[in-house]
Amino acid sequence: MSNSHTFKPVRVKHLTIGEGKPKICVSLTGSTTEQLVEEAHALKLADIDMVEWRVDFFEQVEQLDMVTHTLERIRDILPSTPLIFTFRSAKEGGQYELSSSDYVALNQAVASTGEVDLIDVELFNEATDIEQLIATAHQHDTFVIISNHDFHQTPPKEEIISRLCRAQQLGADMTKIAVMPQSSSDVITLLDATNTMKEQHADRPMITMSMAGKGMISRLTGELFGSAITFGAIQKSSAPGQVPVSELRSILNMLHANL
Ligand SMILES: O=C1C[C@@](O)(C(=O)O)C[C@@H](O)[C@@H]1O
Repeated sequence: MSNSHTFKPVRVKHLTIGEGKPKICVSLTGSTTEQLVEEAHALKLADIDMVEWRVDFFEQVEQLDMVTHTLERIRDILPSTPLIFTFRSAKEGGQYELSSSDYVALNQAVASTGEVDLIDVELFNEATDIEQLIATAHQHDTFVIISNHDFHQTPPKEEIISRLCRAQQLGADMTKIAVMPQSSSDVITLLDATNTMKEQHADRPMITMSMAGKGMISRLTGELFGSAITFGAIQKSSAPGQVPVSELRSILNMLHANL
């Protein structure tokens, strides 16, 4: 693949992802419907662009009817906010583990409601499962982010690029990788891989981040290096190193004004 491919931003409701400033996303991490409803009300007032429901925090995640019911409640509160549905598996830094058949069933059920704008599907699943989820999502005008997370280390640049390219080949509408730095060079590795993706391979938006305090800078520089969404924190963060939303917007604006 080369950068001769036309880059296609993703239009989600009023947002164009992959163009201009990175979009600010905050995660809902409640464990009960009531907590999620409360969090959704709080997010309604926040200066953010998107919301992610991290359903692996939800204690009734194995009851599909409760998941779809809670989704409707969230949607009633946030009718026009672009919404990502994410089950983050424990092996990739999430709170819970599902069998692969339950993981597929959960995502199929939610994609079929047409109530979310994007679903997050982890790259390290069977290709056939991923393809099936993409087909269902697309039938319901839902986009798919194919993601990968390494909470222990930062793989070499070539490996980061190869995972992002694989996600594109599998048919993601957007790709994502989050890695853990052990040194400042690891942060540069993530940024360098992102920049090379942008210049040579990416034909659709990607989301990349180096986590924890050392990697925080990578959550601010997406417009320069090529990451389209930045996950910020309001009260509780959903991963280490997320920048408080109160400061995030002004930093992104400042960097944008000087590019
Ligand atoms: O994949 C990501 C990125 C993330 O892990 C982060 O580092 O900000 C936070 C998660 O909630 C989200 O699903």
